[in-house]
Amino acid sequence: MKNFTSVYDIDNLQKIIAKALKIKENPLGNTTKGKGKTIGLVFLNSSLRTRLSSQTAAQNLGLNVLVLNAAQEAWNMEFADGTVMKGDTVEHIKDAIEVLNQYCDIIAVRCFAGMKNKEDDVNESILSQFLKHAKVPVISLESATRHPLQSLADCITITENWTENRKPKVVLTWAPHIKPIAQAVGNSFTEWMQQMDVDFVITNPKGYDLDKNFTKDTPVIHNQDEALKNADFVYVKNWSSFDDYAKVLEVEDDWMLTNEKLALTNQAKVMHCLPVRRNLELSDEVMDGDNSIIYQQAKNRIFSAQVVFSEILDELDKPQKSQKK
Ligand SMILES: NCCC[C@H](NC(=O)CCC(=O)O)C(=O)O
Ligand SMILES: NC(=O)OP(=O)(O)O
Repeated sequence: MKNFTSVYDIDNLQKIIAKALKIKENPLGNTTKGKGKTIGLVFLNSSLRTRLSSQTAAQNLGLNVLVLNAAQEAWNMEFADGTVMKGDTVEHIKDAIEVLNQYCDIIAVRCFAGMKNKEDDVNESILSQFLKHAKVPVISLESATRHPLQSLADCITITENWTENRKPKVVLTWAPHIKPIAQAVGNSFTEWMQQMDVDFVITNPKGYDLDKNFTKDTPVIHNQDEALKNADFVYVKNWSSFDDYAKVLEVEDDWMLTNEKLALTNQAKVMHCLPVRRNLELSDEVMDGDNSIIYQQAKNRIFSAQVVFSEILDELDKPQKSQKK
């Protein structure tokens, strides 16, 4: 694995999930693997889980960890090419990445969608600069259109919670929110579910269909009750409109997941990537109820990160020209 920015960087998903579950049995089984190497975790946006699970995973492997909470701690970054930097921005992203190349053997970055310019977001205007200028492997900690470490943790969690000898029905359901939220988690979960041995459907109100480039042939049902019938897993997530980009549209029905709605399912396990707005996206009774596997899902973020870092370290150990300048 040279970089990790989507499911397409993985050769064999089932094998990666199995490896992650092995790591979970013994997270400190290889504490020297990353010895002498440095990972830089660069956050251009807020984080709790990704920040802490990535640091834990890296430390479990003996990696030296540098964390840069860029929005709070670094210079104000310029992202556009050719700008005459006479305004507020102090350092160009290109220069920042070139400097990170000098300190890091792996660069991991969080760069959310700006939610202002659809084209910039769809084209991953920030992640693409990292992929272009980094001379070391790049890992996405959530980009404009995807959240692959989250999705891998989701796959691990579904695998752990499924023992029946049939495909589970997995439903991704849209949930209400008060502000424009990116489609990254929904897109990414969709892409990974398409690679899993599950019956996968998406339900969202009209006007909230995700980008067709991600949903492809996955059924999209606009009636939530119908979609929830016989579900074994329900993944709750808000996103803003993709077609009417970054708009929060008016929705008539109540889409919040409650116990009443959960009763339509096959005793479904409930998932959410967190952070969650309680009693808006899902009710307290669901969040705190027996069907929630949300904290287990959050725990699995450590093992999704650790298996990915481990695969990247294997790649770095292969005989090759030094990756560092
Ligand atoms: N990293 C996990 C989710 C991050 C982000 N949530 C948020 O921005 C929530 C913000 C709020 O609730 O105000 C998202 O959904 O893409
Ligand atoms: N689920 C997730 O990525 O959480 P954070 O945004 O807190 O990292």
